[in-house]
Amino acid sequence: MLKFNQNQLSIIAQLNQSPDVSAIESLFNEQNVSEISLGNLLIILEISNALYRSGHPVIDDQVYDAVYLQELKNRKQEHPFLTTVEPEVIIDSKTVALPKKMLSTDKAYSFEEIRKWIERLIKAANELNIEHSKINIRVTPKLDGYAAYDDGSKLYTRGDGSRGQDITRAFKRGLKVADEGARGQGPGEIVIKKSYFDNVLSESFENSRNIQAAIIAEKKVDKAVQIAIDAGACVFYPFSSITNWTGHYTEVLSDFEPIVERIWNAVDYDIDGVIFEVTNDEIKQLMGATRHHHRWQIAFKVNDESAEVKVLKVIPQTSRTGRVSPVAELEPTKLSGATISRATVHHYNMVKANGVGPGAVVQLVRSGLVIPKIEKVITAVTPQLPTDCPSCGTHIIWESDHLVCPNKTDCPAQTENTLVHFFKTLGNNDGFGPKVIEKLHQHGLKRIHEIYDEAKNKFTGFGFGDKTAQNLVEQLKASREIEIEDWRFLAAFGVSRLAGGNCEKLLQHHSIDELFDASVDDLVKLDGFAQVSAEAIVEGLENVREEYFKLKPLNFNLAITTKVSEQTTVATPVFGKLIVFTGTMLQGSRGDMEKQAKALGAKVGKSVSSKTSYLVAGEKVGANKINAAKDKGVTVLSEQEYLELLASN
Ligand SMILES: NC(=O)c1ccc[n+]([C@@H]2O[C@H](COP(=O)([O-])OP(=O)(O)OC[C@H]3O[C@@H](n4cnc5c(N)ncnc54)[C@H](O)[C@@H]3O)[C@@H](O)[C@H]2O)c1
Ligand SMILES: [Zn+2]
Repeated sequence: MLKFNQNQLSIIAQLNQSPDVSAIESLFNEQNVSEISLGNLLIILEISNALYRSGHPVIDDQVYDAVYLQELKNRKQEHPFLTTVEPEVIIDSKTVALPKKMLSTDKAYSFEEIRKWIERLIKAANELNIEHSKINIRVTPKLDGYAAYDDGSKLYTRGDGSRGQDITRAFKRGLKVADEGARGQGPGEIVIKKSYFDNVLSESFENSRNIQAAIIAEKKVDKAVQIAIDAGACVFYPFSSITNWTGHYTEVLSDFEPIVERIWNAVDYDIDGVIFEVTNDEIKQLMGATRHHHRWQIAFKVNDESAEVKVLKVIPQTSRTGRVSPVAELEPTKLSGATISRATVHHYNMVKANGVGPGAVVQLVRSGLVIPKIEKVITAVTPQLPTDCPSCGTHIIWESDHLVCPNKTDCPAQTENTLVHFFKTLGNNDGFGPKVIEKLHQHGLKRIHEIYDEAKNKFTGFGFGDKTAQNLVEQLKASREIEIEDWRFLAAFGVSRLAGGNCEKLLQHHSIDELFDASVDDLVKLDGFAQVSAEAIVEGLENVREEYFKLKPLNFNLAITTKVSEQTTVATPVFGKLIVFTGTMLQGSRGDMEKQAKALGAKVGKSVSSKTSYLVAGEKVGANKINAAKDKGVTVLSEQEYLELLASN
C-alpha cells in the first residue's frame, strides 16, 4: 500500500492547499488502472511528476511510464500532458526565460522502434539529397539527473521547457562542470557519482534525486551534500561533451546490442537509457521538433525485470461481482526495487491449466506494472481448486475461465465489496473501508441506502466508539455535500461495464435518469458501445435501479457532465489551457464563467500554480495575489481582457 512520506506530503500541500491525502493515496493504490477516471489519472500523473521533479519520487519511473503515462496514451494520444514537456514544480520562485528551448525525448523500448526511427532519418536524408554514407548517429548515456542549461553566466532548470528557474547558486556552491570542462556548454544534467553515492551518501539519502534537489534548492545545503560537491562527486554534465559512440547508421543496425551495452556502462552516473541522435545538421533541421521532443533524437529504454519465485499458497478471494480470484502468496522477492509477496493469477483456469499451487515456481515480471504479473509457470504442481465460496460457502461454478459464486443476494464478500466500492468510488469521504463495512454488514446493513438511513440513529449499538460513530455520520454528510462528478456517482454503483470511463462517455449523451430508461438500441447508437456491452449495461442498470432511486432524494452534490451537444469541437482560444478565476465578475457569476471555459475545452483550477495558463481576475483582487501569479509566470487577465481573448478566435 502506497503512503506518502512527510516530504511528499509537504509538496502535495503546496500544490493544493487542502489535499484529501487519503483519497489521493487510494488513487495510487487502485490496482486496475483502466478503472481510474481521466481526471484522476491526470491527478496521479501531475502529483507523481511534481514529486519526481522536486526530488521525492513516489513511484518507480517504470510504473510512471508503463502504467500511468501509457494509460493516458491509450485513452488520449494527443492529450496536452503528453505533447508538451512535463513541467517541474515551481512553487515559490520566479521563472526566467531559457536562452534556448529544452525539450523532453521520444522513447523507444525495442530495437524495432529504433530501426523505424532510423528509417525516418533516411527518408529525411533522401529528401535533402544527402548521401546515405553521411548519416551518422551519436549514442550517449541518458543521464538520470536534473536537467539544466548553462549559458556561461547563469544556470537554469528546464522548467516547462521555455521558462525555468535561475539556479546559478549551484555553481556558487562549488558545483563543477564534468571532466573539468568549461562553463557555457548549453544543456546538460546535474548528476551524482554512483560510486560516491553508494559508498558515502546512501546511508543518509534514499536516492540521488534527493541530493540533486538539495544542490539546487534555495535553502542552505546539507553538510554531507556540500562535502560531496567539494569532493567533485556532484557535477553538471553538458551533453555536448558526454562520453559517446558515433558511427554510421548501418553499424547501429548491425551491432545494436553491443553499442547499447558499451554506452550503458560508460559512466559512473545513474542512467535510465541511452540517447540516439543524428549528427547531420541539415537532417536535424528538416526533421525539427514537436512541442515535446526533437524528432532527430530518441531515447532507448529497457523496461522489464523478472524473477523466478516460489508460490507458498493460492488464496481464493470473492470480489464484488462474485468472481473468485486466485491470489498467489509468494516467497518475498525483490523486483524493480520493491519487495513482492503476492501476485494475482489471472483466473482459476490458469491455476488449473498451468498447475499453480503451493511449491510451484513461477516467473514473475514487473514490466512497470503496479501489480506484478505471473508470466509463466516454470515448475508446475497439481493445483488445488476451491469448490465453495470462501465467503459464503456456496458451491462455486465455472463461467468461462472464472470460478464464480452464484449467491447474488447473500454473499458477505460480494455485499461488503459492493459497499466499499461505492464509498471508495465517490472519493469524497473517508471511513467506510473494509473493516467498518464488515461491522455494519454484521449488524444487518446490506444496502447503501440502509447505511444512510442508519446515520439518523447515529450508529449507536454497532459497537463503534463515540468518535468513530460521529465521524461516520459526518463522512456520510460529506459524501452528499462535497461535489463530485455525476459519472463518478454512477460508477460507484459498480455495474459491470460501467466504470468511470464508460459512465463519462454515456453521460455526455444522457443524464443518469435518462440512462435508466435507455434501451439497448439507444446505447448501441453511441460511439464505443457494442451490442454485448449495451445489453450488459441495460441489465446491470436494472439491477441497481431501486438502489439508485432510493439514493436520489438524498441530493448528492453532482457536477453534471457537459453534453456533447454543448461541447465545442473546434479549437478555441482557451482550449487545453488551465484557467483560474478569482474575484467578483461583472458579466455573470464566477461559476458560469468556469462552466463556459470548460465547455470551450479549458481546464479550470482552484488555485494558481506554475501550470496555470491564465489567472482571470475580477473585481476586488489583492495586489499580492496578482503579483504572486505573475511571479509564477502566469498571465493575469482582467475580465474584459479575458472576454476579448475569447472573442479573438
Ligand atoms: N517516478 C515518477 O514519479 C516520475 C514522474 C515523472 C517523470 N518520471 C520519469 O521522467 C521521465 C520523463 O522525464 P523527462 O521529461 O525529463 O524526459 P526524458 O526521460 O525523456 O528525458 C529527457 C531529458 O533527458 C536528458 N538527457 C539525459 N541524458 C541526455 C543525453 N545524453 N542527451 C540528451 N539529453 C539527455 C535531457 O535533459 C532531456 O531533457 C519519464 O520517462 C519517467 O521515467 C518519473
Ligand atoms: Zn459467496
